[in-house]
Amino acid sequence: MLNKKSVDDINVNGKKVLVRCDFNVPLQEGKITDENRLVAALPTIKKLIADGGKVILCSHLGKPKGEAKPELSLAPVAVRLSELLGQEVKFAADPEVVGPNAKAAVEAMKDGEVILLENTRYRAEETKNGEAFSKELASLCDVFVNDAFGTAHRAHCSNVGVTQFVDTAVVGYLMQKEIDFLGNAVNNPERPFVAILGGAKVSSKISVINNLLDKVDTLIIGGGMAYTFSKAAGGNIGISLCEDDYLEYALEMKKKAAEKGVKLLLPVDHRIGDAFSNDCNIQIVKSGEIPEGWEGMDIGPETEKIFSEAVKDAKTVVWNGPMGCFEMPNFAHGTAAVAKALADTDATTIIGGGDSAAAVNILGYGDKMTHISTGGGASLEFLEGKELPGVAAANDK
Ligand SMILES: Nc1ncnc2c1ncn2[C@@H]1O[C@H](COP(=O)(O)OP(=O)(O)O)[C@@H](O)[C@H]1O
Ligand SMILES: O=C(OP(=O)(O)O)[C@H](O)COP(=O)(O)O
Repeated sequence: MLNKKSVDDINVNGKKVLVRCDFNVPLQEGKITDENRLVAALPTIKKLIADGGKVILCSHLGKPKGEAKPELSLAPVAVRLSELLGQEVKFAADPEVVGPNAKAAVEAMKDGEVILLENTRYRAEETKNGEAFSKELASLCDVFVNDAFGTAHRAHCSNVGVTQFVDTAVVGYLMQKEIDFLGNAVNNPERPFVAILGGAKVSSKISVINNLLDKVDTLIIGGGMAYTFSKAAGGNIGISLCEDDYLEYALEMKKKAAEKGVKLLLPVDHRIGDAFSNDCNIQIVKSGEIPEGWEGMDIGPETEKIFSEAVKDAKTVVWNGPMGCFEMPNFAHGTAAVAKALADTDATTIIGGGDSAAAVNILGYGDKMTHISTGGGASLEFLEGKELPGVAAANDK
């Protein structure tokens, strides 16, 4: 259980509450293309409204790097949030974020009203966790709530710096839910506990592999990461992704798994292509037998069976990273098979954010998973066993 004060431990009636959310949503021509992060923020916002707080929302969007870039304004988020909430969310348009417009808008608020500040990254100090902007944000409110799990691995003004200048800094429901699911899964899992890792690079997931080997019963490695393991074992991998600097590391991880009695499952076959494109020529070959000029793009059908079988009797499954180049339909089979296997188990299934969450949703299995995290980088750092600065900064219980 997260040992931090939450919105349930405070009384915000008549108070100004600054709520840090992660509204960093994908936008295409001003339209929000995935609103999961907005929907996930609603429970905390509704609770604060119901308690009679003056609710001041803030977030970053993209990387404007200290410039007030109009295409990265949070204005479209205010519009969609109003619809989702069934109540107006006023947008405090202000290039300084906490400038005269925002201050006036906050002063005019009545209890139960909601406003959204402009993109916090319009200010260059935000990502440097600077004191001046942290103080400006704190000056707007009586109480600070951090509900931005997706940003919890960053130490910025609006989620960490601000907490130094307010008396009360608590976490919201989304933050609590994310940490409870991920924390329980990793530290107190119902067994068998299976972790599935995929994606492109071993180097980006070294600490995750190492940390999970101390905790899981089975570790499954697919995706582009698998070829470094295959080459390390003497296999031919053609022009598949490989990180030659990590061959030794791959062997060490195999050794660690054996010493710990952890079942480490790697692909036994692959779907390979003669070009990095959906329409290339495709073959299915055994692992370690990829011809020159060909590239491993997905796990093969035999591997799909083995991986699916391995999660069948699991009681907890954590999944981070696709099994292949799932963006190309011809190489989405492995990711789809694993998603289906997870959907079919009665295990607690937790999907790390980013690509895996997108894949599960695109493939239509979203509502079959126990928990899909709103954080990519944040969930990965949590799985690595790191302390998240955004969580650490909140008041202890
Ligand atoms: N066999 C593969 N070859 C090349 N890219 C792959 C392969 N398998 C998965 N990927 C790619 O990995 C990307 C996801 O990587 P991600 O989960 O962000 O992890 P990482 O941090 O390891 O790069 C996806 O875009 C997917 O297409
Ligand atoms: O979308 C985010 O990260 P994610 O893509 O790793 O989930 C967060 O909003 C953090 O954004 P940042 O990586 O620009 O600091």
